[in-house]
This record gives sequence, structure tokens and C-alpha cells, in this order.
Amino acid sequence: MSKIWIIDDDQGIRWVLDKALQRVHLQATTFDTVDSLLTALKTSQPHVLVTDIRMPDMSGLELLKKIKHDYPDIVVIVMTAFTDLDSTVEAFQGGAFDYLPKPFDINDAVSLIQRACEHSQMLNLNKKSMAESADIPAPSSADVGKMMTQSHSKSMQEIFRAIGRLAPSKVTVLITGESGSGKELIARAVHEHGNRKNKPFVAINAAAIPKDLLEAELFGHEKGAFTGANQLRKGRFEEADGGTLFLDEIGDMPLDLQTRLLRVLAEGSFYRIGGTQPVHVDVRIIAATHQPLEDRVEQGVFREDLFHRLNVIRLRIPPLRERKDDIPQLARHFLRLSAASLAVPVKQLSNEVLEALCQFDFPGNVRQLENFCHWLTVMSPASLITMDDLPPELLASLSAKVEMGSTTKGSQLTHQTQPLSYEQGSHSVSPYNNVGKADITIAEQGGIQHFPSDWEELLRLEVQKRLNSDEQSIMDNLNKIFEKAVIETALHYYRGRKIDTANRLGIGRNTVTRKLKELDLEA
Ligand SMILES: Nc1ncnc2c1ncn2[C@@H]1O[C@H](COP(=O)(O)OP(=O)(O)OP(=O)(O)O)[C@@H](O)[C@H]1O
Repeated sequence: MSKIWIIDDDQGIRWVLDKALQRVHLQATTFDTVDSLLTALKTSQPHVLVTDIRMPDMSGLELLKKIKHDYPDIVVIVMTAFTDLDSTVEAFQGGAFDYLPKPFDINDAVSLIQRACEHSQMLNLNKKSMAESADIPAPSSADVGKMMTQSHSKSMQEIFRAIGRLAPSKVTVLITGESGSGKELIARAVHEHGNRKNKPFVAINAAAIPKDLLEAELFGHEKGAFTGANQLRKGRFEEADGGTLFLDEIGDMPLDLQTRLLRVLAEGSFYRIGGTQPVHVDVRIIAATHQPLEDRVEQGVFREDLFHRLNVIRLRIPPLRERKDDIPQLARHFLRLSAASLAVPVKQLSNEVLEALCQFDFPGNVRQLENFCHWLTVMSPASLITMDDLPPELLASLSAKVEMGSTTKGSQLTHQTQPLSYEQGSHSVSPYNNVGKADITIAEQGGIQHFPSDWEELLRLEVQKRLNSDEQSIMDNLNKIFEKAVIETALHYYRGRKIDTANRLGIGRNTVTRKLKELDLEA
């Protein structure tokens, strides 16, 4: 049974709480001075401590600080005056599990203490997994953007081995994998493990730079080469001389530049824009793409000869859903990084949450897991992250899986899962990141980024899922689903009255009739 200690110099409060806890078969030990409590702590510790904030011999916040320092596992609830925002905030910052505003409703107080007891039990249950994470050395700012070099997945271990073999040579490497799976990190690892590690690693993303600027970015320009070219500027090829040039999203490179690139790769030299002298460089090329380059070649948008030139050694980075064994370790790594970047204590995941994360498909791959962890570090109130803390879109996705019968742990998840409703739009902060890189900046800026409301998130998830499959005409397919949902719901609302439905939706009555037919809806 959980050991509960209560300290308050007000005898009435001690008595009321003690009696109320007895009614729910919980036993409390009460103290009237901090001194007596500190003496008792030397011989035994409670699971949960409820402390008043104002006491004659020491303030509750000071006591909280001392307890969190000497006995970090004790779950502390601080009783504060109702209006005292400052001390409430301070209590949270000092590591309190929660606060109890005075005067309190006794039932609320009891249920909060019960929650604290459950939390303490979970902390103990999770000690094992916490011990595992303690083996990982504490991260520093240098670890941000660094790859975890341990993996339980066979395919990742293969990749690590390949990096070891490839790194010392100058051989061109093509890295494929879904967005956010870690292609750039692998490219950096190849560079850092080779003999070019003290030379520059220069990355350029062909999809992120406008077509017209890409050529100058890659090859630089001479002074006066075009309007605005006031001085000579070196391109990325020259910057990377002696080192590695990482050509990200190579599949998006325009055809004319592909031709130029091919020539540079063959000759090892190029001309700056407007230049007449060839520039010789010694650059190792690593290219990456999330698109199947063979298909791009077949579509005539990627040069076959360039493809063969790049495809000397290919590394396929598996999506996170194919290496779910890595999720716990990666999650701990990101929670540690987030905590370090926000200067807050590291949060732990309950076993249930870990299990839930392992069931999620992560269309945004490792980047999405990274953002989830950052979001959880900012948003979850206690040091142990439980199912209640998970963002609604993750719960919604898990519950959808349960409904589809794709998991056997259904009952466990469904009772935790909130149905998706428009009120949840008030969760204006979301960790969902499908492909956009901008989200990585969250940690660097130390702020919280605002994302669209939940149904939009789910829509993005759906789009990502379809993109990951072979589905074509996605826009058309989704439009049909969208129209069907809107018209069907409105018709239902107006009990099948087409005129009201059309008026309310702002479309013509004939359109409603036509759509009913087209979309196979019942009139
Ligand atoms: N093994 C790993 N260990 C630690 N962090 C990782 C790992 N793999 C990926 N990440 C992190 O996930 C995020 C995405 O990684 P990265 O940018 O390398 O992916 P990518 O496949 O190049 O994505 P994109 O195709 O969108 O450019 C980064 O913040 C990266 O630090």
C-alpha cells in the first residue's frame, strides 16, 4: 500500500485529509512541523507527500526543493492558496507532481492523492527501463543532430557496418529512404568516419533551392557574371574541396543541371558561371533521395547515366516502422536531448506509452518521433509520461488501429483514447510533423510551434500514408472522400432536405443531386 505523509500546521486540514483517505482505504501519517517530518525521513520515506506551502519553520517550496534533492522519487503535492499563481508556478518548477488549491473540495483532494499514489507505483514499475536509459551518457549540445550509433535492428546494423567499410574510400554513395529517416545523418557519418573528416561536409538540398539559383549555388559565379553578381562567389563544390558534398533530394534536380553535374563528376572540374578557367576540385559525392530514382528515370525526368554514376553503392535507410525495436532507445535519446535544450529534468516514458509508441507507424519517421519527444517534454505535467499525456492524433491513430483489429492490445488502448471531436481543436500545439524540416527548429529556438488543429493533422497523416503507398491520383481520391463526408453529414443534419443542405453548404441544389449520384450517396 502507498505510504502517504501529510504536513500542515493546521490541525483541521490534517484531520480532514486523514479521515477522507481512510474512507478510500488509504492510510496517512500526519506531521505538524517540518522538523518532525525531516527527522522521520531519515528512517523511512513515503511514496506521496502532501505539504502545505506556508508553515512556520520552513516554506513548503523550500521543503519541496530539499525533498526533490534528497529523495527524488517521493511524489509531492503542494497545497497553495487558491489565488497564488506565483507559488503554483514555482511548485511546478520545483518538481511538484501537482498542487492543491486551498480551500479544496475533499473529493478532489482525495482523487489527486490517489493519482499521485498511482504515479508513484508507475515510477517504481518503470525503474527498470529508467535504469536502462541511465546507461546512455548524458547528452550535450554537441549531441544535437548526432546519430545514435546503437541499433537493435538488423538492417541498421548492416548500414553501420557498410559505413565502416565505405567511409575510408572516395566511392560515391546513394542514400535512399523516406523523409525523416536519417539520410543526412548517415551521410555525415560516412564523412566523419573517413579520412576527409577534417575537411568540410557541405550539404545542398536540390528541392529547397529555386531552380534558377541552384546552378550558382553549386558552381559559384565570377564577378559581373550577371546583374547583381558584384563579386566572385564560390559555389558549394568549391566549398567542399577536399571534403564531402551532400546532394540532398537529388531526384528534384532539374535536367539541365543534371547534365552539368554529370560532366563535373566525370571530369573533376567545372567553370563558375561566367568563368573561363576550369576549377579543379577533389570532392566526395554522397547523394540522397526519398523518391525511387529508377521511376524518375523511366518518367524521363532523371538522366539514366547520372543515375548509374551515383548508384555505385546504395544504402537504403529503413523507415522507422520497419525497425520498431529502435523506438525506445531513440525516444530516450530525444527526451534527454530535449530536456538538455530546455534545461528541465529528463522525462521518462511509462511502459504503456512505450508500447503505444511502438504501435504507431511514424509516417514522419525519426524526425516525427523526435518532435513527439520534444512536445512531451514541454507539455506533459509530470516527470513520468503516461497515456493521458499523449497527443490526441497519436491516440486517434492507435484507436483506429484497434478498431481495424490490427492490434491485440485493443482494450488497453481504447479506454484511454478520447474520441476525436472538434473541441480537441483547442490543443493548438501538436508534435505531428509529416515531412517538413522546419519543425526541427523547435528545439533550437526553445519555443513551441503552432500547428493546425487535429482534423487537419489527421488529414496530413492520411496523405502521408497514401504517399508512402503506391496510390496515384491522391488529390482526386481524397476530394471524393471530403465531398462525401461534407454532403452526407449536412444531409443527415437537415434530415435529407436537399434545398436546406445546398443553401447551408453554399452550393446549388443541382450540384447536391449530381454529387449524390457521383459519390454513390443515398438520397
Ligand atoms: N539514428 C538517429 N539517431 C539520432 N537522431 C536521428 C537518427 N536518425 C534520424 N535522426 C534525427 O531525425 C531527424 C531527421 O533526420 P535527417 O534529416 O537525417 O533525415 P532525412 O532522411 O535526411 O530527412 P529529409 O529526407 O526530410 O531530408 C534529424 O533531426 C535527425 O537528427
